[in-house]
Amino acid sequence: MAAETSAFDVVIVGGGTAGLVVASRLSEDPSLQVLVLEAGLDLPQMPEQLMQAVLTPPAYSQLYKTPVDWNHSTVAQAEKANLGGREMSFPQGKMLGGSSGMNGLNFTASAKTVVDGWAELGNPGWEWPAFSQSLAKTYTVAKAPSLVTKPSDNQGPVQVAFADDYMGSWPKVWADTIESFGFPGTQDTLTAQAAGGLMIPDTVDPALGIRSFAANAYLTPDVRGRANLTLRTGVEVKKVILKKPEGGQPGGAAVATGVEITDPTTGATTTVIAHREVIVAAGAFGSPKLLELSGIGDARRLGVDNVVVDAPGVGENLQNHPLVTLSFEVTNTAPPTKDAFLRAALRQDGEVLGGPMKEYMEHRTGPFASSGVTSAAQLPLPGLDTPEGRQELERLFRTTTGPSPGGAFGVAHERFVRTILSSRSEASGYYIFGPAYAAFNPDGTNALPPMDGSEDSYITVVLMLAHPLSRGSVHLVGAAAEQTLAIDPGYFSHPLDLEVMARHLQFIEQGLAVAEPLAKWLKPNGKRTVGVPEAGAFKDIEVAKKYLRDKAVAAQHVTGSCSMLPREMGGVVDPLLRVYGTRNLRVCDASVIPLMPRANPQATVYGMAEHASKIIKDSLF
Ligand SMILES: Cc1cc2nc3c(=O)[nH]c(=O)nc-3n(C[C@H](O)[C@H](O)[C@H](O)COP(=O)(O)OP(=O)(O)OC[C@H]3O[C@@H](n4cnc5c(N)ncnc54)[C@H](O)[C@@H]3O)c2cc1C
Repeated sequence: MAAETSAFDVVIVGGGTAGLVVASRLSEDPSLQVLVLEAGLDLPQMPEQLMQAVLTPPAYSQLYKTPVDWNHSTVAQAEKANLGGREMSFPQGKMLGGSSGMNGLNFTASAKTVVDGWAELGNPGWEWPAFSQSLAKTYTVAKAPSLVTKPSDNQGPVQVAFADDYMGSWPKVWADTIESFGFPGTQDTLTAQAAGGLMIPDTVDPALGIRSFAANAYLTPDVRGRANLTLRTGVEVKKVILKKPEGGQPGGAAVATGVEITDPTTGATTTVIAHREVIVAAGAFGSPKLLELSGIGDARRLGVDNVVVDAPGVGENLQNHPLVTLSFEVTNTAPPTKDAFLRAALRQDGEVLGGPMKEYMEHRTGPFASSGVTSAAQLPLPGLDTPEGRQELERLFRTTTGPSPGGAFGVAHERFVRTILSSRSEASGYYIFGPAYAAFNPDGTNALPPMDGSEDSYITVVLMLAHPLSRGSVHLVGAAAEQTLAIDPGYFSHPLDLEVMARHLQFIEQGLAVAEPLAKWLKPNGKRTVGVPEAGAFKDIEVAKKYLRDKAVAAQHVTGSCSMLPREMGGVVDPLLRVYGTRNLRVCDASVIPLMPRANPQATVYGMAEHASKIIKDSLF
């Protein structure tokens, strides 16, 4: 690590997924002094148990509500969202590597239509052909069964591996069941853009059997050793220091001169100078928070005395996937599931876990070596292939209107989602399949499998609404001294979302679960998710909607809160990721993504940050 000074060319706030990509790429030029300020700790600074939980692929849920988690939660999702007043817990990584160090490891490439959608909103330079080149720079396929994909030519830092049991019994059952509906069953998620079944790899380095994430993939020992890169951890940035436009003239641009931090050892407030740029990469919650603390936000919210740049879009347009699960008990002759392993893990049963742990330590294989998720599907609105289905969709379009006023972005967003919903080759539902029980508590935390002494086995389908129209917000609230973050994802605030997701939920029960070969392994009148209505009840769409209101929780896929959009559409940053109204302040993380990725977003965030690095380099040199 380089010697620390208090003046740098570029100061990056947030050493997370995107922040470390940018730090690594910008510091390739030795003439540029780059500083990363990260609130959390680096791996070697963590207690051993946390470090192991970061690195061991399926152990990430042990990180929730620990010092490496910001441990956010939403405001009660009541009136707008119809989620029965529930508050939901929201983990976010607080460490060098950010959320890439605590996420579920699934690596799902972006959909072409979505990325092209960003460009069409008024962001030239972000079209799919250019973006996909940046995405390809982020990863290497380090292990892949030949049936799934060919090894990639690209040699990006993030190691991506398909687990050993890809072609096991249950993934095959899932693929064949999806195929029975006329879709391809086993596409490679890294190249497939069409609807159908998918094989999902993990961000795992198969040689070492550990998580590959921003802090070990982009910050290799060579990169960490660069004399022009300084990493400071345990430092929370309090604000970006902005020089107001000369004479306060309208249309003038504010200049970011540095940032204010609290010294972790002395507690004193100090300043770090940025000669050229400040890049905020503090995540979809942290970045809007920091902009508001710095005087960039809606003047009506911040107050005229505090505002430096009036930017009403800051903290708005927050998007996230609502998620629900449905588990089914399997027959006694079904292929083995992972329930026994998971129950043993909950009981800390050394006798059962000893074998898999030995296998992991000796060969880096087995259940400890991967996330456990291998199979998924992206599917269009069920029924769309029939005239009745298309008429039903037209009826839904006529009868479900979004919150008013929707604004220019609301109109464009609705047009985009309607195009997806009308297409048989695009997907509005994202399904993950797993051979084990999985459920969530009402606050979004993981629910235990039934621990009633029985050893029943299950499969689970996890459903996410791929393209929600509901948008929420994240803002600082309360008096200056005791401000807190109010996160309101606004789930189901657009009524079309509930209608679409309920139809996908119906399809799990009325379509997938009665289709072969899956159906033959499900126990007739077997147990299902605790609290789910009796089998067949989802035939009634109102029952499906009620189940979603009662049970849907949040995926951790937040985007959009500092959207890259034209300013008149509520945009916060331009296509070069510069904050409107400033000369040298950028945002670069999941918050700038204006239309959320179809599925798990980390690949898109890595790709976005690679793309941004090129843009920033081009403008600096
Ligand atoms: C529990 C969980 C599971 C997930 N599972 C998956 C998955 O399986 N697949 C997938 O594709 N995606 C998944 N995701 C989402 C994915 O990890 C994120 O979309 C992505 O990592 C976001 O990257 P980012 O750079 O925007 O933010 P982050 O990676 O969160 O980085 C932000 C960084 O900024 C730091 N920071 C914030 N404020 C300050 C401040 N004021 N001063 C200094 N530092 C600050 C934070 O500590 C953090 O390190 C998951 C996320 C979570 C939380």
